[in-house]
Amino acid sequence: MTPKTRILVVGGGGVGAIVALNLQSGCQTELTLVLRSNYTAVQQHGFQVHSCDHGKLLNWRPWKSELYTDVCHNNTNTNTVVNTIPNISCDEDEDAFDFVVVTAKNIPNAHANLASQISPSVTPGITTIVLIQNGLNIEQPYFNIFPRNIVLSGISMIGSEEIEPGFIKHSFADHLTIGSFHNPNLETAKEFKEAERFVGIYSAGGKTVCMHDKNVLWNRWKKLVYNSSINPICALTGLDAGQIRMAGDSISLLVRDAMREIEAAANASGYELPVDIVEFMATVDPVEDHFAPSMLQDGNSIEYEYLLGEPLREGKRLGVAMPVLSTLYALCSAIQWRIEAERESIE
Ligand SMILES: NC(=O)C1=CN([C@@H]2O[C@H](COP(=O)(O)OP(=O)(O)OC[C@H]3O[C@@H](n4cnc5c(N)ncnc54)[C@H](OP(=O)(O)O)[C@@H]3O)[C@@H](O)[C@H]2O)C=CC1
Ligand SMILES: CC(C)(CO)C(=O)C(=O)O
Repeated sequence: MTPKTRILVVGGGGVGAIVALNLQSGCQTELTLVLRSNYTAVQQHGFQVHSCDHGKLLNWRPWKSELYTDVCHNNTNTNTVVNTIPNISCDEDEDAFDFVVVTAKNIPNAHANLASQISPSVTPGITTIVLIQNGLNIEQPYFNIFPRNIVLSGISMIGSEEIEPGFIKHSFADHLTIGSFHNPNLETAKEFKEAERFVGIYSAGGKTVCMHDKNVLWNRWKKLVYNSSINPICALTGLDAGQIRMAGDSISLLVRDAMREIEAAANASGYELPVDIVEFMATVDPVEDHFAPSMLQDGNSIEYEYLLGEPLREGKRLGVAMPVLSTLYALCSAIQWRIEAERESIE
């Protein structure tokens, strides 16, 4: 039998739980899932999942589930769930993880640096790191710490939310594009091959669409047209993406002005986006879906630095005027400050 690919998934919230489930459906992986705040709930009751791709699952325990064994011939469950990042300190290559997949939110203030947190699980030059996260320049801390490891980009369209610890509501079909963040120390061909390898593993269950993305930065800028505008505006107003469309002309104008600033910053960076991108993104969510973008779901801290701060800094550096995004950024920083102050006074 072909040995299974060893994959560590860090963070089992809205995205990570569905990533883990999807990897299990493909039968090719020995999965280790790192949980944090939902660890105890999942240990006790498993995950409850309502997923448009995988159906309704009650008490799904990744480490002992029989799920998909009918399609996984001769498959024995080798999955584990842990609450700390495993330490692969020995030099034995056979203990190395093939992939470490990061599906945690990118909140530098609250979580220090995710790149350094995963380092005990990363074998230099061997483990490929896959960042299934929104935002711009997310690869930079990984390039600094792991100069010889391939770092892949995962752009997810999924609409998945952890509505209470261990309860995952997944509303839109999982669509993932995987490509490489080019590391100048490594050969592009090797990076492409690794992206294709991950696409193959992720697609194996046939439950989802996963494709090789050969133009990672263009696709990231394109998605930022939504993530830098709708995400913070929903988080700041408490309105969902449908309500934002119904809340009057001034908010519709604000959304489009913010989107145009990102379009201009993308352009200045050399990434020309489709001509109708602003109107497309401003109307992509049907009003009646009342979709909550991921930043509206953020409770403990908001993920605004990489979704808004980095594209804003990039645009300004290139001389693009970004008054709307600067204002949204300032308001997000104030919210983050308030959240942290409240947390400190409680702790
Ligand atoms: N949700 C969505 O529909 C989409 C999300 N995205 C992006 O995907 C990424 C993940 O988002 P999402 O799944 O919604 O986030 P969630 O907050 O739902 O899940 C993240 C999980 O990661 C855990 N975590 C954070 N840091 C660590 C750590 N150091 N070790 C172990 N676990 C950790 C969190 O634990 P704890 O609860 O303790 O903080 C939480 O359970 C983000 O970058 C987001 O922008 C992209 C497209 C769609
Ligand atoms: C664009 C969207 C809604 C895709 O699921 C997203 O990225 C988010 O919720 O942050």
